[in-house]
Amino acid sequence: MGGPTHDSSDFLTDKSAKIFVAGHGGLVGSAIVRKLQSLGLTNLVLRSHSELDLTRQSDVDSFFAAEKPQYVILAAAKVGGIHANNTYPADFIAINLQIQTNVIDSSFRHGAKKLLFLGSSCIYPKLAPQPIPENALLTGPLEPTNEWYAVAKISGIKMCQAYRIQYNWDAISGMPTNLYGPNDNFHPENSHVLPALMRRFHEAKVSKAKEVVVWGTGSPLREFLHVDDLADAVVFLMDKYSGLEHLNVGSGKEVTIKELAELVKEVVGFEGELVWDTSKPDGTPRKLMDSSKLLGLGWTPKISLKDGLVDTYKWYVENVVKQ
Ligand SMILES: NC(=O)C1=CN([C@@H]2O[C@H](COP(=O)(O)OP(=O)(O)OC[C@H]3O[C@@H](n4cnc5c(N)ncnc54)[C@H](OP(=O)(O)O)[C@@H]3O)[C@@H](O)[C@H]2O)C=CC1
Ligand SMILES: C[C@H]1O[C@H](OP(=O)(O)OP(=O)(O)OC[C@H]2O[C@@H](n3cnc4c(=O)[nH]c(N)nc43)[C@H](O)[C@@H]2O)[C@@H](O)[C@@H](O)C1=O
Repeated sequence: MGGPTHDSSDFLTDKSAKIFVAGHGGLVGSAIVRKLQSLGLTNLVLRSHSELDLTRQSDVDSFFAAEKPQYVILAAAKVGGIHANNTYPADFIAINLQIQTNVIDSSFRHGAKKLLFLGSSCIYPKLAPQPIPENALLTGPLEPTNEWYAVAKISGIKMCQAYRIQYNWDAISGMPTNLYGPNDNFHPENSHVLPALMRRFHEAKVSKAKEVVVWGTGSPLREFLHVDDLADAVVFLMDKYSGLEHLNVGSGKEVTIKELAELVKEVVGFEGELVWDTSKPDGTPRKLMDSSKLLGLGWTPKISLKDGLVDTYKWYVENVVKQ
């Protein structure tokens, strides 16, 4: 069903191939652009959100009709941390369904050779077996704080599968774990935990505050992957994988939120105390992904959490604080 499980394409050999990276200004999109350029793949089609709103179906279709990219990497989405997901459920389901439906369908209709859709580890049931294998999808209830976003992401996987089955079209899906790195969103409430804590510890260090508030109990476990490792995996998948099944992309290493907070505190150099605000949700207790299928194809993550944090803090100071 749905063609071969994997084979190789000419993605890396045809240096003139036209590639559309949707969401190129974001954390993931910008890392993918850096990676493609470093490999000599420079015929990139890029549009900012203000140039092309991907929720507008006719604008998206006109763009694809005019540009006809050969490859499409879909890294545009409505993205946020636990608070944003919990507060704006309508935006997270509607905007994501609109973007992905428009981009996937227009890519197919205007002759793209291959498309990669990015989901998230939140697609899996809240109490999935750990580490989570790909076939845990749709086996139980979702984590309530992000079920709207998760339902949109599950629809994206299913849409890629449906187009492969019906049209034999090469649409694949990668499910990244929690990501971080340069160009992350450092918003105090709406961002993910790692950039939120980096900013809070930095501001507390500068203002010589005695304590920093961290949300929840500190006990949830999370798996973090540097976005440059994810970009490497995206290129690897575009080049080497053409299967029906979505593939997990993780580091295989998990930490508690308390351990993460202590590590960020150390990297930033804040010397005060942590205070836990247990009125804030913990979210899912644990979501370590089983990435053995991708590892089995030959991909490996390279950046440790400590090195990645040092690199990200340097970027934050040079690009966010100094602006
Ligand atoms: N960050 C993470 O921890 C994880 C991310 N992912 C997935 O990776 C992908 C990228 O996420 P990430 O880079 O973190 O998110 P970002 O928010 O950093 O980037 C998303 C990009 O999409 C653009 N965008 C959003 N809405 C529209 C729109 N309507 N039209 C055009 N462009 C739009 C944004 O532009 P603008 O900012 O101008 O709106 C931005 O450039 C997503 O699919 C996400 O689900 C998966 C797992 C974890
Ligand atoms: C990638 C993934 O990201 C989201 O899921 P999440 O992993 O729960 O996201 P998070 O990074 O926001 O929180 C991780 C943990 O950290 C704790 N926590 C402590 N202090 C802060 C804090 O200051 N901010 C945030 N955001 N969290 C904090 C927080 O309470 C939670 O226990 C999905 O909605 C969805 O977007 C998705 O797919």
